[in-house]
Amino acid sequence: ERRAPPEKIAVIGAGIGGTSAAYYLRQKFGKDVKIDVFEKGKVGGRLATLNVRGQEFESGGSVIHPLNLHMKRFVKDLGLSAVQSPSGLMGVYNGETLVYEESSWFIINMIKLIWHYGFQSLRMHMWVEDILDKFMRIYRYQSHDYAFSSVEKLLHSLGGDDYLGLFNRSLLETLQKAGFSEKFLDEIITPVMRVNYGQTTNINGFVGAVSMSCTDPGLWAVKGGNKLVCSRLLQASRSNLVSGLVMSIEEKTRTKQTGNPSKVYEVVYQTGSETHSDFYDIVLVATPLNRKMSNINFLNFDPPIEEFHQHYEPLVTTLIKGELNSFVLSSRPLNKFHLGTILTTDNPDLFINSIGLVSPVEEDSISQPKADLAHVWKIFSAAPLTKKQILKLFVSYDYVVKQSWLAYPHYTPPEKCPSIILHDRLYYLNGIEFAASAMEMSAIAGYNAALLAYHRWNGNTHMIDQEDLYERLKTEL
Ligand SMILES: Cc1cc2nc3c(=O)[nH]c(=O)nc-3n(C[C@H](O)[C@H](O)[C@H](O)COP(=O)(O)OP(=O)(O)OC[C@H]3O[C@@H](n4cnc5c(N)ncnc54)[C@H](O)[C@@H]3O)c2cc1C
Ligand SMILES: CC(C)=CCC/C(C)=C/CC/C(C)=C/CSC[C@H](N)C(=O)O
Repeated sequence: ERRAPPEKIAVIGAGIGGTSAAYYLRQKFGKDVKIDVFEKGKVGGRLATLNVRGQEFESGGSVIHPLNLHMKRFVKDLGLSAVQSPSGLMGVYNGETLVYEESSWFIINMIKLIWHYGFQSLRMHMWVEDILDKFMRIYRYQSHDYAFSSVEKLLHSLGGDDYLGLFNRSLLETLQKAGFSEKFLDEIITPVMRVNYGQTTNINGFVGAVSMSCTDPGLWAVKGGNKLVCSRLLQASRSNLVSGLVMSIEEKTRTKQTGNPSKVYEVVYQTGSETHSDFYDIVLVATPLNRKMSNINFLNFDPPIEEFHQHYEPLVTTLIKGELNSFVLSSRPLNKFHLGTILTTDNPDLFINSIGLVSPVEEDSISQPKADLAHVWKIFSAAPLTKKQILKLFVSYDYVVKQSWLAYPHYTPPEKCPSIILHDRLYYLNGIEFAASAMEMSAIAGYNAALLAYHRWNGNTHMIDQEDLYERLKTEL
C-alpha cells in the first residue's frame, strides 16, 4: 500500500536548484501536495541580468553547454527559446603581451596550437570528452528514477573510483600526471579556470573538466535571460512563491487532522518587518548554507546539523559600454583588433580575470567587435574596478554597471561534499557545487533531491544508492 503523499513541502531558494526541485517534486508527489518556495531576493538567484542603456545582459550564469540536457529540456518544455552565445576570437594576455591569439581561419588555428603546444590541445579535448561522456550517465539514472544520498556516491556511479578521484585531486596534479606541459597549463588551462571560476588549476579535476567544456562549440543561452527558466519552472510546478527570508528550521511534533502525532519542520521566516512560521512534512534547502549567503539556523536538532564553513569566491561582474583601449592588450589599434574575449594568466599584477564582448539577452550573438561602435564588454574581477582601472582599459565609455557575487565555492581538493540528507526529511542541494558549480549541476541536484525525498517518503530503498547502475541499465534495454 502506498503511503499518503505529504501535505506540505518547503523549498528554500528560487534559483535554478530550488525551482527545478519544485518542478520535479510536483511530478513525483502529484497534484495535491502544497509546495511553498521561499525566496529572499529575486527569482533566479545567481541567474540574473543587468540593464545597460535599456538592454538586459546576463550578469551571473550565462552560458549553457549543448549537452546540458536538463536545461535543454526545460527550455523546450517551458516554451522558451535558445540563442547561441558569442563565439568571438579568444586571446590570452599575461600582463605584458598576448601569449596566444586565435585566428578566424580554422587551419591557421590548428597550426598555431600545434606550433605552440604540440598535440596537447587535442589531448585535452579528448580528456574532457571522456569525462563528459561518463557524466551523461546521470541522465539515464535519473530517467529511471534512481537517486543518490551523497554527491560522492553520485560521482562514483558515473565512473567508479577514477571518476571520484577527479574530485579528490587538483586539476594541476591530474594534468601534470597526464604529462601536460607547464607552458600549456599556464597559457591555456589556467586562463580558462580564471574566466570560469576565478581560480587556478588548484581546483578539483572534475570542475576543471566542466570548466574546459566551456571551450566546446555550441554554447547557448536562453532568449530573454536564463532566469526565465526559474520563473517558468515555478509556474509549471504550481508552487506558491513566498517572498521572504527563512531564518530558522526546527523539528516539531504536531497532531494532524487524522489525530495521529507526526513529525514536521517548523520554518520561521521574515517578510518585511513581520515574522511568520509554517509547518512542513519535507524541507529542501536550495541555497548555499553559508552564513554570508543564507544564514539559516537549524534549531534543536539532535545530533546538531553541522555548521557550514565553505568559503565562496567573491567576484564582480562589470558591464561597460565603451571603446576598448586595444593598445593596453596589444600593439594594434581597435580597427585591427579582432578579439572578442581576452583571458588572463595568473599574474598578481592583473586586476581583471577576463574581458569579453557580450550581446543583450534578446539578441543572437555578435562575434566580432566593430571599430566604429561602442560595444558592451563584460569584465570579471576579484574586486570592484576603480575609475582609474576602467580608464586604463577604455579610451572612453558611456555606461558602467556592476554586480558583486559570492559566486562559487573556493575549491580546495581533497574535500568532502556536504551531505544531501541533513535530517530525516530535510535535504540540501548545494553540496553538489563542491563537485562543480553550474546551472546544470543545480538542476541535477534539484531532480536528485526530489527523487530522494520521494523514495525515502515511500520507503523505496531499492531506488537509492544502487551500485553498478550503468551495467544494470545497459542489460535492461
Ligand atoms: C558571475 C557568475 C557567472 C556564472 N556563469 C555560469 C555559466 O556561464 N554557466 C553556468 O552553468 N553556471 C554559471 N554560474 C554558476 C551558476 O549561476 C550557479 O551554479 C547556479 O545559478 C546556482 O543556482 P542555485 O539555485 O543552486 O543557487 P542560487 O542561484 O544562489 O539560488 C539560491 C537562492 O536562495 C535564496 N536564498 C538564500 N538564502 C535564503 C533564505 N534564508 N531564505 C530565502 N531565500 C534564500 C537566494 O536569494 C537565491 O535566490 C555562474 C555564477 C556566477 C555568480
Ligand atoms: C555540467 C557540465 C557538464 C557542463 C557545464 C559547462 C558550463 C556551462 C559551465 C559553466 C562554468 C562557469 C561557472 C562559467 C562562468 S563564466 C561563463 C562565461 N565565460 C561568461 O563570460 O559569462
